[in-house]
Amino acid sequence: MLNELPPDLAPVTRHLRAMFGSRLLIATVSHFHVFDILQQESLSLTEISNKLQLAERPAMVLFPALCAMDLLRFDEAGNLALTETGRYLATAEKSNIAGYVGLEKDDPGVVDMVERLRNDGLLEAPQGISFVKEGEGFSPMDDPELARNLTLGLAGRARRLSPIVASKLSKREGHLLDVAGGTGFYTYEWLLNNPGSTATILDRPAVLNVAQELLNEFIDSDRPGATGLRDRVTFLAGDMLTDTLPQTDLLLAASLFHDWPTETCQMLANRFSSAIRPGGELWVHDAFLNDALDGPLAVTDYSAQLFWNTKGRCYSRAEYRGWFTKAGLLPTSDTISTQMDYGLIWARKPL
Ligand SMILES: C[S@@+](CC[C@H](N)C(=O)[O-])C[C@H]1O[C@@H](n2cnc3c(N)ncnc32)[C@H](O)[C@@H]1O
Repeated sequence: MLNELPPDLAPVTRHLRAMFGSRLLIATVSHFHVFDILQQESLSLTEISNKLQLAERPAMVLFPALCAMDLLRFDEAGNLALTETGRYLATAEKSNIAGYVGLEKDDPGVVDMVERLRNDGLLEAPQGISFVKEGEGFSPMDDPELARNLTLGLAGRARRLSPIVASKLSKREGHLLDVAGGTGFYTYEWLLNNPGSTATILDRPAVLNVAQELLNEFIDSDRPGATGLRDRVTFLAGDMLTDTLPQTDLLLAASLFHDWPTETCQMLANRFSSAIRPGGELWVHDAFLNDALDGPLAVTDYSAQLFWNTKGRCYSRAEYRGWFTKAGLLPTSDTISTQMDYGLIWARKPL
């Protein structure tokens, strides 16, 4: 167990991700004119998405963000309506500040965000998409230099969060499968807390080269029990979307689902469920939208960042639990916070 938690660096990650939320706001006011449309009449999420010709993913990024900013709200009928503050972004309102917001409308980040919202992401991605390996196309996760940079970019976050996550995961003897495990830090910390257990880290080969180096550093760190880790960790190079997954007692999906669209998330939940032994557990460490899809702001900003960089977005706990249930798992109602606006949820495989 951790005796004392290190300071939460959420103020840093919130400012980092706010840039993407700002782009959404300016795009909405000055390019999509959402406030003018909703000033006429409140509309359901589907109706406004259809009117703007937005696909499901951009709509599920944009509208929760505008609710979190307290500019839109879901009314009693479940339709999106302007809030008291949001009224002043409609041009029909005499003292509106839509023009003031619009001074930034030609900012390259805003213009790019508008395009991505319209096209549900990049129209073409010859350089591949960060953190994503799907099919035969080029993936940065299979390029030695790009995979190293991206994996090391996540190392600081994983180093800080992994001791907290490991202290909250179940303690048990058995096997942990850390799917898309990246640096492997979540596994290393969990194994220190569970000396009778073993683990497999599944990821792309170029990522696992970096993870192996980080394990060597971890072992050399003089942490009690660290030397025994080498014999307890297996590195498994593979494709989680297509390869048969090894059977396990615990499966960890850390910052994994948020890189993928909804259909892939359901497919992954099904695959993970098949890999978990009866009585085993699926744990998800991620940042979750409110089930009402109206915030929190830190997560809607993060969702905008993920929309920009990956094939995914942030999802609500209700969305995750829906996938788990369809995959034959029993979701628990636990919601456990870690740091930097992340948390844990988990589900059990029936005996
Ligand atoms: C956002 S990172 C998360 C890494 C780690 N779980 C963490 O929280 O630090 C996503 C990981 O998914 C891996 N990944 C992407 N597509 C994959 C695939 N098809 N099969 C296996 N791993 C994949 C990437 O290589 C990357 O390491």
